[in-house]
Amino acid sequence: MGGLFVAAERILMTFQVYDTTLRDGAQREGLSYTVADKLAVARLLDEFGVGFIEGGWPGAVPKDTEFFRRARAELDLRHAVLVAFGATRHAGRKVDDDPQVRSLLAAETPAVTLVAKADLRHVQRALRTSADENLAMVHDTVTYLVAQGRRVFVDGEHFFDGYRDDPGYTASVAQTALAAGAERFVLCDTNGGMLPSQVTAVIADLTARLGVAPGQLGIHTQDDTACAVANTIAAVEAGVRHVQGTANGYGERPGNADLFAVVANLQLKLGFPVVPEGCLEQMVRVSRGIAELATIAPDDHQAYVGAAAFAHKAGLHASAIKVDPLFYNHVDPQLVGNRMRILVTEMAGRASVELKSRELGLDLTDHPETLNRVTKRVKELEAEGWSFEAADASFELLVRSELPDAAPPRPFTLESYRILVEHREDGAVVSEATVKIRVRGERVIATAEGNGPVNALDEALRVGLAKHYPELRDFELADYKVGILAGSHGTGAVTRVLVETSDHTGRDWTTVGVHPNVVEASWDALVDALTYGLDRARG
Ligand SMILES: CC(=O)SCCNC(=O)CCNC(=O)[C@H](O)C(C)(C)COP(=O)(O)OP(=O)(O)OC[C@H]1O[C@@H](n2cnc3c(N)ncnc32)[C@H](O)[C@@H]1OP(=O)(O)O
Ligand SMILES: CC(=O)C(=O)O
Repeated sequence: MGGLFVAAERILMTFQVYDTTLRDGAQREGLSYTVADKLAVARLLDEFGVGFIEGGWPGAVPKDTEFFRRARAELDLRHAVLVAFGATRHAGRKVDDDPQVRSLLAAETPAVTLVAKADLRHVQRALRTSADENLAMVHDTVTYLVAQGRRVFVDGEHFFDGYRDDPGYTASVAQTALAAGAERFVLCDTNGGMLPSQVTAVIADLTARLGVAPGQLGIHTQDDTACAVANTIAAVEAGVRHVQGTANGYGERPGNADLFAVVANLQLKLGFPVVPEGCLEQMVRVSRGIAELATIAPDDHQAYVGAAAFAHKAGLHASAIKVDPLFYNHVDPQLVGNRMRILVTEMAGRASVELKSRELGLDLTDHPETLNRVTKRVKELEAEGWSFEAADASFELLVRSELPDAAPPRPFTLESYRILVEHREDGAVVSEATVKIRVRGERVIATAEGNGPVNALDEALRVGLAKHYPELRDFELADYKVGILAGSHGTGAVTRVLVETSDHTGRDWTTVGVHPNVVEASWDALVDALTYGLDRARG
């Protein structure tokens, strides 16, 4: 059989990175793109350098039909080939009479991927047709589309399950597709139940049985055993050179193989240059851009691209990282467009404080006493409920307060504040705050209303400071989070407040306050926010 399948060496050796974010990825629960979103996702994937973008199923999903129509006019892809996805012809129907196959041609893409049943049980019980008719459906559809000038890929649905049940029949589906002219036959772990050793064994058996080169095969995995990426890598190690996956692993059920992890592993661990030069560094940007379009919060803990993928909390890690960042990072984060971060918490040691301070622009090399004091203070404060890992600005103020002559001056001192809550006759509830402060030698009393006590306090403080610090106008309270921390060791509950502030340049910073009283906790966070922001604004 071997000679039948020997395609041009060049094509077989070319590594194909095939993205199905817009088709299989869109099968994720809760995800729904507009056509404009799909076009934007395709542009991002192209910037990441994938070789193929499967845009959807024209003729089945109206939005996908529209996507391909608009893509012709609006997409100018530099790296990727656009692919339309559909099924083999319907059982008992002539291929050129099949409206679904006609829709695939009407999409006018250079390539088409066909899903074909590869498990005899599905053929007989789901398609309710015969083994031979299924092979004829594969043969006819591939031959027809190739004759129409399309590059054709065939996704063998339930390939691994089918192979384990009836290897002879499942192999014959692959054989039929390749003999009919399919560029690659893609082994799909549709139910996502395989483990890497099983993938390896099936590929070795299949290639020996058919005499095909593994380079004629592709791999498509689902993540139901949390092995989708590992299974993809196992297939590549077995010789497969076409990998399918989706951005951030979006997909049906738990999802598909995360294409970012797959590409990074192939490129950085196995040495296959699978995306063009300069593209790997786009990974974080592309991942977050697609998450934004999908309206799915990015997973901070996603391998390679997550915000926490190179974040280090343990003091011992930091002490080795100080010597060499690669002691605790498996790769240089910049290779994938990410960055290392040091988190300072109760688990910090002096090295954590030193590295974090350096990240914030403060060199503590010559200040061992400051390092000792800050490390001790952080541990004490965290034991009381403070949390600095999300509040870099408060941490920076703490470090600077321990440095000789480097603490930013507090913009004011507090004499007192007072808050009233007024429930009015019409049902409205209004808060009113009065602050008495000293600003540059002047005593100021300011009052303001707000929709809540903290808002009123913030407004009153701004009114009081406006004359001396006009730049405060540019600061906005972007986010306000309150957490109640259960008391321990006989203490009552305390409240932790995190305040995120932003300015007109888009910069933002987070501060923290902790107190049994929520207003006082908020006050501490607000004062840090204004102090930090004003200090930055004044250079
Ligand atoms: C593993 C995967 O994820 S493959 C991708 C799956 N994606 C989708 O299903 C999303 C888009 N799907 C759709 O919009 C619809 O299911 C459609 C338009 C394709 C079909 O809709 P309907 O005609 O209403 O049929 P329905 O979905 O109930 O059944 C699918 C039909 O396709 C047939 N079919 C299923 N797989 C194949 C195949 N590989 N080759 C040929 N026909 C197939 C089934 O036998 C069934 O035909 P029948 O109606 O004669 O019994
Ligand atoms: C084709 C496909 O998405 C699958 O078999 O999982």
